Amino acid sequence: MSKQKFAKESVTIMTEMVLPNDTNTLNNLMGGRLMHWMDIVAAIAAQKHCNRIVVTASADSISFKQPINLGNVVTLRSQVTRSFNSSMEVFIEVTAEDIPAKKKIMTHRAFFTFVAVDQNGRPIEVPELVPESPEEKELFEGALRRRQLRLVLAKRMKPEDAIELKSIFNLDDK
Ligand SMILES: CCCCCCCCCCCCCCCC(=O)SCCNC(=O)CCNC(=O)[C@H](O)C(C)(C)COP(=O)(O)OP(=O)(O)OC[C@H]1O[C@@H](n2cnc3c(N)ncnc32)[C@H](O)[C@@H]1OP(=O)(O)O
Repeated sequence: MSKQKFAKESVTIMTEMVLPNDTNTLNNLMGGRLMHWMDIVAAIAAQKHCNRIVVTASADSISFKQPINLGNVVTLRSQVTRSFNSSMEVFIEVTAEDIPAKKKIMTHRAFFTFVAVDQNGRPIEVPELVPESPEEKELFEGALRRRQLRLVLAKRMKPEDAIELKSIFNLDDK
């Protein structure tokens, strides 16, 4: 890879307020709207890392444990966890805040993968990512296993080639 960049250089924070047009008939934030915001905040982090056009390649499982209510302030924080050849894994954390009630809860966490492309949509190399803090190092370490899992599920990698993934299940060939 041509260049190195620190993980913290990609940190992106986006704040939204849940308005009536964002909600379902129960006055809760619609999942699709949240996923749209997550895609944008994660794409900006990926762009900060590689200074290139990026496309969303995949979004890992997102579960909706708690509803986010009309009037809540939603903060989305994203950061690139690791880069590979042309792809970057981005971690997104979502918190919802009821400011008058002084209540703030973490509602969602997810990993998205973006690929840097040239003007013709062809994948291009991205800078290496350097983690510094203990949290960044932990995310960096886990990224290889998560990548192998998503590539196996997308039928882009043979399960037997997912060496790091197999090792956590003690499935190494004897
Ligand atoms: C400077 C600051 C400015 C800030 C201010 C700008 C603000 C800016 C805001 C923009 C906010 C909106 C941004 C939304 C972005 C979209 O929503 S884009 C629209 C949705 N996405 C698409 O249309 C993508 C469609 N797919 C594709 O074009 C191609 O499949 C891809 C992703 C380019 C991959 O192409 P390919 O020919 O399969 O290439 P291949 O060489 O096999 O694989 C390339 C890489 O993709 C990875 N990959 C492929 N499939 C997958 C998969 N399913 N899962 C994981 N990885 C995969 C491969 O592992 C490989 O990774 P590396 O080993 O190179 O690291």
